[in-house]
Formats: sequence, structure tokens, C-alpha cells
Amino acid sequence: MSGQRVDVKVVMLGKEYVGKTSLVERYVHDRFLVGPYQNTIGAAFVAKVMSVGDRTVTLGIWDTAGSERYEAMSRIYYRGAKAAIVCYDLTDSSSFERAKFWVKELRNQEEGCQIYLCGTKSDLLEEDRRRRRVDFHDVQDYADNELFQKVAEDYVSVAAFQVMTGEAARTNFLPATLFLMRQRASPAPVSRCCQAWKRIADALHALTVVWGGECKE
Ligand SMILES: Nc1nc2c(ncn2[C@@H]2O[C@H](COP(=O)(O)OP(=O)(O)OP(=O)(O)O)[C@@H](O)[C@H]2O)c(=O)[nH]1
Repeated sequence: MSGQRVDVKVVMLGKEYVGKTSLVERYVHDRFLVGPYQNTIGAAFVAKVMSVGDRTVTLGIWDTAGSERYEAMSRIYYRGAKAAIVCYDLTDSSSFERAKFWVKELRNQEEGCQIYLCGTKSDLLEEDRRRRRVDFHDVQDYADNELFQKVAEDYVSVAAFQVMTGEAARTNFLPATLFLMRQRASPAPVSRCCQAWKRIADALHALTVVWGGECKE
């Protein structure tokens, strides 16, 4: 579907509305789009060039639609993926069940695929801890049992969250602009989807180093 050369294929999987597209936006464009939710139809592709030592590697990220209507299509997109980011919403227990479904499927069908579990929307827990529906220790136990590479929960500060939503809406500044301003003011960059992607990016970077020049699609 994309004519671009891709060295490493990465696929995003998870129930609808968990925030897959938002994570990709954060990673590729360093922004969080505020506005009405638009579900992904089928899948979307985006390329991200990253430096690995003295060479560049192009990640091809397939952001699949979470709706079960597109389940068959999502299977096409994870084929040949070197890494899968399986997302669940920390405030939605059914999304973790759906994440387990994708993990099982990947383990059965894509032996070489590195799987990362990613809990999203932790800023909502900062607002109200009682909104948590997926216990971190349950995820940890599950991950331990399944021999996972990494579990990421994107810890964020409510202050940055407020800057990015309230201020952005009032002033019409792009969230990305506010994010950068916030970053300059604070040594710890914190915002929605940000910390999770930083960890995932580190992990993907490490993987591409391991794969070296052999990681052709
Ligand atoms: N509070 C909060 N909201 C988020 C976060 N990430 C995503 N959202 C919101 O959750 C909704 C769904 O986000 P998407 O990124 O479109 O979700 P998706 O998983 O790509 O959804 P599908 O395309 O249907 O599979 C949107 O309204 C986002 O603004 C987050 O970290 N915190």
C-alpha cells in the first residue's frame, strides 16, 4: 500500500478507542490531536526514519483499526511485523482482554515478532485513581507468564495534561507547541502518550540495532 522502502515493520494492535493512533501521532509528529474521535478505517501507514549508529533505518508503522469489524484486515497487517505494540486502555478492562486476544494470535502466527504491551491513558488515572480498571500487577503477572519484552505504562503529570488540553482549547495553540514550551520549562517531558512512546522507541531502537542490516521486509 505504501511505495516507500521499509526496513522494519511495526504494527499497532488493540481494541478500538484505546489510543493507538494518538500514540503514533505522538511518536511521529510529537503532537496530540485534540478534537472529536475519528476511528481508523482498515489501517493507516506512516514511516519514521530513525538513526541507528551511523545509519538510518525506516520504520513502517501500520496503525490498524481496533473495531472488530476490521479484525480480518488487521491480520493482514501484522504479517511479517518485527514488532507489535499491543495497546489497552487502563480505564477499560475489556480492552485488556482484547489485548490478550492479539497477543495469543501473534504468538501463534508470527513467531519472530517482538510483542510490547502498552497501557494507555494514564493521565485519566492521575485525575482519578478510581478510574483504573486494569491492575498493573495483573498485567505484570500476565507479562511474566507470557515472557514479554516490556510493559509500558505512560505515566504523566496532570499539570502537563491540563496545559495540553485546557490551554490548547482556550488559546487555539497547537498541542505540540504547548508541549515544546512545557518541555523547555520542565526538565521532565510529560504528556499524554509521550512516556509510553519514549520507552517503546527505545525498545524499537534496540531491536533495530540487533537486526542490523538484515531487517528487510
Ligand atoms: N485522556 C487521554 N485520552 C486519549 C489518550 N490517547 C488517546 N486518547 C483519546 O482516546 C480517543 C481514541 O484515540 P485514538 O488514538 O483514535 O484510538 P485508536 O485506538 O486509534 O482507535 P481506533 O482507530 O478506533 O482503533 C480519542 O478521543 C483520543 O483523544 C491519552 O493518552 N489520554
